[in-house]
Amino acid sequence: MEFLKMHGLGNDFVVVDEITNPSLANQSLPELGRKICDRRFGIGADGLVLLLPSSKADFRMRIINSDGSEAEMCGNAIRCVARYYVEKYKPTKRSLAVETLAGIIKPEVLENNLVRVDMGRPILKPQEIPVAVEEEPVNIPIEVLGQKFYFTAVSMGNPHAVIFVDSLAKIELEKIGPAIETHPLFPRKTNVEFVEIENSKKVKVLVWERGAGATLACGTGASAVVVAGRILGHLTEAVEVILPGGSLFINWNFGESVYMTGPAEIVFRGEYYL
Ligand SMILES: N[C@H](CCC[C@H](N)C(=O)O)C(=O)O
Repeated sequence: MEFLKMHGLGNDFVVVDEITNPSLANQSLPELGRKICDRRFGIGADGLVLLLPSSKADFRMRIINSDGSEAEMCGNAIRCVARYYVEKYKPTKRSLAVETLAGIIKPEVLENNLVRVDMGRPILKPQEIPVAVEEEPVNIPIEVLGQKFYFTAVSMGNPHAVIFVDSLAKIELEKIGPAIETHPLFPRKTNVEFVEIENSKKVKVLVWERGAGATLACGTGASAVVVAGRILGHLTEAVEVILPGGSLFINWNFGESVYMTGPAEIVFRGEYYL
């Protein structure tokens, strides 16, 4: 199986183009995802990303986390597959429509390996996120491992629990992350973002991803952070989200789509023996 190894700010993916020759049709994707993403016995990645034919978009993207679970959307991956698609198929336009489980997402490939993505509108209704609360899911208290946090839940097609803290230095991500990811309040589990505010235009974020653990960056997570930050009145329309792997630039106005701009890099091409 031919693949490309790509990443967005160090959130790395094995990208397989199934548009012309669907070689994985009869594979179990969860099992294949776990094997390919294993950093010792496989290629090693945060996720396996497939490009597939689509009847309602330029192509379809599927994202399998390293634990084998399938996610509705992935911000860093969609930048990667958009750049790949434009360089491989040389379409007349650099703005694409990509079918995902979160709906049609629209990336635009810019110069110098940057991609700007219309991420669609955030989902804020508890039952659609989903999060098991009746009220508006803003500043909801949650206690894990003897520590109390307040989260704001936002979906970008995939669920996020955004937690603003005074200092990221005190966050024990490997302990607290999984405890919130798998908390009963989240019927489909959740991604978790811890946020330290520098100012209304700049935040620092640590991410614990559903089905992938601590990653260097999360595009849907950065988007959810700015939505939550604006709802809480902490952030302006245009925000730099500083992640361990680098910065994503997010724009959001109430009632509109979230826009995310960031890099997409190709590291190597390879052949995996199924
Ligand atoms: N682990 C995530 C999917 C990948 C999201 C992240 N890598 C991004 O860039 O948005 C989930 O299960 O919702």
